[in-house]
Amino acid sequence: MSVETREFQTEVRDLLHLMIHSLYSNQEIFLRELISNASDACDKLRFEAIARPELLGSDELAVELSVDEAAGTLTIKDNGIGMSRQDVIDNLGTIARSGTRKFMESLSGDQKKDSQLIGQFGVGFYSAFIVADKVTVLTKRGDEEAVRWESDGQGQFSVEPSFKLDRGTEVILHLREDAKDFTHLPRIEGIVRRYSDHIGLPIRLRKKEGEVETLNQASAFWTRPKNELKDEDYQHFYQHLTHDFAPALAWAHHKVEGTLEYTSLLYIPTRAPFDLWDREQSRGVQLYVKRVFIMDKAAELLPAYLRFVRGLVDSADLPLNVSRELLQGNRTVEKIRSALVKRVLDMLEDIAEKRPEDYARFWQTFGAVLKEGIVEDQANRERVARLCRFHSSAQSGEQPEVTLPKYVERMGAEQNAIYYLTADNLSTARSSPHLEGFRARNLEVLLLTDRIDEWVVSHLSEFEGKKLESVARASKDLEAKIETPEKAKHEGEYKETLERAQTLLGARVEAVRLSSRLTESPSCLVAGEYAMSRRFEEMLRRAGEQAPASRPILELNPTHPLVERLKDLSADEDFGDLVELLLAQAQLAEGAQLDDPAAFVKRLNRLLLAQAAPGSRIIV
Ligand SMILES: Nc1ncnc2c1ncn2[C@@H]1O[C@H](COP(=O)(O)OP(=O)(O)OP(=O)(O)O)[C@@H](O)[C@H]1O
Repeated sequence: MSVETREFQTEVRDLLHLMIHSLYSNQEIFLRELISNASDACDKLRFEAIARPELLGSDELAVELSVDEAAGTLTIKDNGIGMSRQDVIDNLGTIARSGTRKFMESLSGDQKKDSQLIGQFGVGFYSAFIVADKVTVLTKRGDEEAVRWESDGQGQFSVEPSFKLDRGTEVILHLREDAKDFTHLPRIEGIVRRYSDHIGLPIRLRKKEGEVETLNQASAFWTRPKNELKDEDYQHFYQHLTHDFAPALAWAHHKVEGTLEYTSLLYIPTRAPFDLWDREQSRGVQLYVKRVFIMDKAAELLPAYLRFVRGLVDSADLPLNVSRELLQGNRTVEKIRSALVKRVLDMLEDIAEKRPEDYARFWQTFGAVLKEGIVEDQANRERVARLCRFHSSAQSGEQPEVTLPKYVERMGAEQNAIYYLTADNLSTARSSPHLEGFRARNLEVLLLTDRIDEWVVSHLSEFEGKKLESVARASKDLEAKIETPEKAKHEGEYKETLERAQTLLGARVEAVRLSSRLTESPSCLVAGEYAMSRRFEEMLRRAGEQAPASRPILELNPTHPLVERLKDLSADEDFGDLVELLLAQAQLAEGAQLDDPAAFVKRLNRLLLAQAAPGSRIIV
């Protein structure tokens, strides 16, 4: 087969354009990316050799860097898995990685930041064009014919059969004029030592006289003794592992020996990956068996609510040929997993205690994910609950700061439940009529505004022996706490009015009654004691799901002039308008949608006009 020329896929072309024209402020990252690819290729070969040991034979896997000053080239060579012709075409030109578009979309225009994004989005190979005006790849996979790929990064690349004696890949960079100093050996040495020291295979530099020097320690990072590793080393390894340029927030490195033998190195990132919200996506840590890389994102090793954790586990007990299926229900894996969960929670507790500001940032980024643990992880429910941060009626800042232990500590002797209110957002929550009675009596209410909160409270029925109670739900206990002595007096006065209103609203409400919780607003809706929460129903409805048609209780504030006015209205039409209005107001205040907004508007206008017209009765 002769030379074949192909077009780069559009997104790849855009990306290349960007590399070539704008990412020169942090040129040296290309070396890290290419060494990382070479090292991945060696890991892949080692993995294939588990089933077919003859592939590896007695080869020592390594990466070798060499320069040709006269030709102005730098070559990165590995004896890893290599690529077939189809691999080359797919991987280096025609199939854009899933991250490419997201990468292009997240560019900020700030070159430094943008270049840092490159690795994170899995577009590493193309970074070669930051320093090269032509890149040649010579590669051979197994028994297949060797392939030569070449491109100047301008829109096309060529592929042709070639000759190469041994398995693996060579990436030859024809350095641009302004990047010629990458043939300078001390420069290369410095970069490699800085970025690649923790890589588990030797990275060698071919010196002038043919001698070769190994630049790194070439032992898997996590196997090194903890006391030899500095914070900086952990951060470098984190970068290598995740391509995340922001430093990790914390890490935990453990070697476990005994009945179970494994090493774990877990990191908590500072910022969220772009697919954090996809529960199926970026989950789990890397799995190694006896230092051989087995798989990325081994979902079995961590529960979904800890999907922000990055890192690896190197087990001595699992078989080398372990597959994803085998991991499921495996006793060893289960034991490791529960130990990892404990370690992550330990880490988080430690940050929360010693670095509250960092914890606040962590919570802002990952809190809503961690909270899923209350639903998902029964065994650690209380620990996760302690790590949660909430808004509350006792706090006015934008950051949630209240913890359940703190709330319980502040509770008065007579308070026996933890009060909460769920709402779509903080401002709806803060101005909710349901809070009025609690505010007036200085009872703190947690304000829960994440979507997941409804599930959280349905799973966390109590904390430290205190029940969680919604302030938007009918409950004798709760109402007794806030009831005023005058309410009993009002009951008699309003008996007939309430009955009229009830008859008028019919099956739309469970009951109409006087409220203990209102001090300012005229009306609110509460859910029956055993009914589904109103917000949960509303969420189901918005999601297009069938919500059980439970009926709310309409509560009226007996001291509000509008409600007082009801008592005096004899004409059915006016009475009806006002009752409907009180019901609609209560719905609006909880952020719900009205069943018939146009009718509401009409009614409101009718009442406003009646008020404005000379000689008319004034309602408010
Ligand atoms: N030295 C190499 N040996 C074998 N295959 C390689 C080599 N370099 C690149 N590849 C192949 O090309 C693909 C694309 O590489 P690229 O660096 O762009 O992305 P990636 O390695 O998948 O992502 P990331 O850079 O984030 O690790 C790789 O997934 C791999 O299949």
